Amino acid sequence: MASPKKRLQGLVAATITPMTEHGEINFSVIGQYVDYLVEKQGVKNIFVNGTTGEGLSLSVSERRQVAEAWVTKGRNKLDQVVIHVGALSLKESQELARHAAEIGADGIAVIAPFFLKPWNKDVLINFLREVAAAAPALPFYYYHVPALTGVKIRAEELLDGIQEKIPTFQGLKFSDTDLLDFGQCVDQHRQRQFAFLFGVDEQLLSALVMGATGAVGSTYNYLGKKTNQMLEAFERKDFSSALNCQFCIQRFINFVIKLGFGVSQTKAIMTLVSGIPMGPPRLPLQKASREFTDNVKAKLKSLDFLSCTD
Ligand SMILES: CC(=O)N[C@@H]([C@@H](O)[C@H](O)[C@H](O)CO)[C@@H](O)CC(=O)C(=O)O
Repeated sequence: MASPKKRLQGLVAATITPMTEHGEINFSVIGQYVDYLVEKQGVKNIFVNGTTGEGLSLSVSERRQVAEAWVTKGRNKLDQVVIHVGALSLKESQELARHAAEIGADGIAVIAPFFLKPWNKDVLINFLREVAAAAPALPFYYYHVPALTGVKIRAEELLDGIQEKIPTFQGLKFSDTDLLDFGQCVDQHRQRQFAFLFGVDEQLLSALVMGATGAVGSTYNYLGKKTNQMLEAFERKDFSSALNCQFCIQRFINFVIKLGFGVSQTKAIMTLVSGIPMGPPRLPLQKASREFTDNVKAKLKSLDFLSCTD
C-alpha cells in the first residue's frame, strides 16, 4: 500500500529539464532551480519528467538521472516530488517506477501509452496496474492528457472502481478542459482522500470551484506566486480577488498562446523570468524564436506581477 502521506495539494510545478546549448541535460542548475521555486514562487511540490520536462524525449538513463537530481536537490526543501514514469514500453515504465521508489520520490504518475493505444478502460487499467505494482509503496497518479496521448477514455470512467484494481491510486492529474468530466471525478470520489490536480493553468479558478485540490502546470514555474495569491483569495472566499488574479494570469497566457506557446516557449519564458538558463528544447521541438523572446520580454516588463532579468 502507498504510505498514507499528506495529500498532495496546492501548486505543483511541472519542471522544465534544463539543457545546455549542445542539448545535454544541465544538471548544474537544478539546485538553483529548486531554491527559485521555493523562495521566489512559493512552490514546494514538483512534477518531474512530464510534458514540460520533455520526459518522453529523454532516454531512460537520462530520466533516471533527472529524477535523482530533483529528489537529491529538493531534499529538506520541497514537500513532494512526483516522478512521471509513463512510457510506451511497460518494462521501461516499471523500471522507472522502481527507480523512483529507490531514490525516495513521493509519488509516480503515468500517462496512457499513446502509440499502440489501450482501446478501452480495462486495457488502460491493466497497463497502469502493472506499472503501479512495480512501486507498491508509492502513491500513484494517473496523468490524463487526452489531447497529447490521443487516448480519449474519460477520466470519470477510468476512476470508477480504480482503487480496487490499483490500491496505490492516490489521484488524478487532469490536463484537459472538460470540466464536466473533471467535476464528475470529484463528485463521485469526494469521500476518498484522492488528489484532484488540475492541469490547465489558465482555467484553474473554474476547476477550484469544481473541487480541485491542487494544480500541476508549466506556468507555476514562473507564475507560482501570482497563482498562490489566487488560491489564498479562493480559500478565504474572496472570489473577486481570485478572479482578478485569474484574469491577470489569463492575460499573460493568452498573449503567449497567440504568439505560439509550448514547451520551447516555456523554457524561454522561465529563462527570462528566473534568470536561470533553461537552454533549448530537444528535437523535434525547436528553440523559441528571437521574436517570441523579445515580445515576451516587453510584455513581462509591462506587467507588475513578474520581474524580468536581462
Ligand atoms: C499541455 C500542457 O503542456 N499543459 C500544461 C499546462 O501547464 C499548460 O502549459 C498551461 O495550462 C498553459 O496552456 C501542463 O498541464 C503540463 C504538465 O503539467 C506537465 O508538464 O506534465
